[in-house]
Amino acid sequence: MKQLVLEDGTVFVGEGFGSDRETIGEVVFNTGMTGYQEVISDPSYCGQLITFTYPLVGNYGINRDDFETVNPSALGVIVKEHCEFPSNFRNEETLDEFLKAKQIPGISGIDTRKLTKIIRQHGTMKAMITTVDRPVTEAIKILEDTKLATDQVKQVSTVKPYVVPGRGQRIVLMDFGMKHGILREFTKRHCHVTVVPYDTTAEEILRLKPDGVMLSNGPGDPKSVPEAIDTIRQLFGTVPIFGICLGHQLIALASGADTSKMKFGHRGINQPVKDLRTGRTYMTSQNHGYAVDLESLQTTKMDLTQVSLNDETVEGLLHKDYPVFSVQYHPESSPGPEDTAHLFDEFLEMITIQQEQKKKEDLSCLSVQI
Ligand SMILES: NC(=O)CC[C@H](N)C(=O)O
Repeated sequence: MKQLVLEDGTVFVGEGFGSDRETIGEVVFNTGMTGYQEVISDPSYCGQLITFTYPLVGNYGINRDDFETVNPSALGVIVKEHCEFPSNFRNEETLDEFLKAKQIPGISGIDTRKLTKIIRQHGTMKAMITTVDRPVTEAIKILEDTKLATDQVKQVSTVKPYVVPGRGQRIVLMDFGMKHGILREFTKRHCHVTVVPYDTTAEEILRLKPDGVMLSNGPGDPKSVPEAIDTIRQLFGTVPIFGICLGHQLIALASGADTSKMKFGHRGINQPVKDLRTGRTYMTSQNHGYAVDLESLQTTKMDLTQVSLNDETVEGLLHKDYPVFSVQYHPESSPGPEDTAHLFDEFLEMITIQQEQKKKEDLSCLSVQI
């Protein structure tokens, strides 16, 4: 027997799978009907307990291809039913075996529809997955006394820079908890990628002579990495920049806008987003609990380019003067629709245009000298 205890005193009793260790985190829900392996291994879930609203999880097992990081940092998996006998040609191990190996607790037999309704009404909150049967008041006290970590980016970012070599454009990728999917999109396009820690300075980045800088997704509150906000501000105007999710929020903060915590966030793979420039709607993959405040953009140099059709929150930004743009959703999908993968091509085109402009400027300087 295992229990899921919420901060508001609700107790769900279920069966345990995965690790038996007790964990406390922020309970959130993901509405994707597939892609549990990518979700569980997405570093942006660091410190969170993931509720899957789709009722059967684990039915195609765990494979060697779909990881978004080597060591997942989610703190728990909450499901209605987990499949013990997966069937798929790529299957390597069961979800239970995987969670045990990675020390992540799972709880099944939960009315995830009821749990999701509670989260939607109350907002995300602290919760505990435990095998210990203690009085509810005691469990609530423990939850109240537990301060959730705020250094998640530091926990999941690479400690040292490393290179994924290629012969194409040179990209510096700031790793705030990068999903492998982002790297996959650049290697597919033959880029030479240098992945650097979250606290790398602008000077160190520019010394690498990048053609473009990519700001990755990542866990937690964007305001908890002020050093990265400073770095990004210094990079504006020096090199083309593309930000995804946490990277998008950091670009907004660096430009003087504000972010705030949403009630229960967006986590799923069919989130509709409208591009205000073309009128086109895209289905997007999302996982975020914070959002850029719309009004706060007014005094900045950022133009609103895309909005969520579910709640009209900010989904895309473009700098008025510099080649800097960002999206709140995940164009790398993994998991989810690939409708917006063209953004990686647009970033590389932005870089090429920038390079051609610079060449022209250099040539005109030269002709003036002659
Ligand atoms: N996937 C992400 O990058 C998430 C960004 C941020 N941690 C949020 O929850 O809003």
